[in-house]
Amino acid sequence: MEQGLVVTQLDVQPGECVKVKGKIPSDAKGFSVNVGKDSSNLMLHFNPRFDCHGDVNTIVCNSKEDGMWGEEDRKADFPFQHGDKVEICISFDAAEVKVKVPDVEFEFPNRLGMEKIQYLSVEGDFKVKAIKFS
Ligand SMILES: C=CCO[C@@H]1O[C@H](CO)[C@@H](O[C@@H]2O[C@H](CO)[C@H](O)[C@H](OCc3cn(-c4n[nH]c(N)n4)nn3)[C@H]2O)[C@H](O)[C@H]1NC(C)=O
Repeated sequence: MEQGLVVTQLDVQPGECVKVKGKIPSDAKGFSVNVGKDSSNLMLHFNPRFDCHGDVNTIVCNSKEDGMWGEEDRKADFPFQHGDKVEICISFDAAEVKVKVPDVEFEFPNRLGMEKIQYLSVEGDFKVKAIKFS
């Protein structure tokens, strides 16, 4: 499986924002934006699925602790289309993670109680154009 973008050694604090800008290919099956401590300990796996893993036009969110997936959380909204240029902003506090995309905001609990984001990865069908930390 092709390796996506991976950024380590980050020190993103509560209230700060991880911004990922990119384009969704016209034939995208799915992509994920992952933030946390490392690839085995994720505060959030944000996984829009156009058609993969048995899901169609569904955002699946999850956490991962010591390599073990948590309970999935399927969102009602799916504000993505093939060919879209999107900007995804992720921020967090002690209680929850917020994912802002144009016109929609998603929340997910900070299940692991992480106090900083040290790791970012973008996997799957997403062409990263820029990342920004603010
Ligand atoms: C119905 C019985 C089995 O349940 C299924 O079990 C699958 C396997 O655990 C679930 O899919 C995983 O769901 C995880 C989140 O809970 C992750 O999305 C996991 O994919 C991880 C992944 C994909 N990729 C990746 N895709 N493309 C590239 N380059 N990398 N990187 N990491 C998916 O393979 C899938 O979401 C789950 N479906 C349901 C309805 O529960």
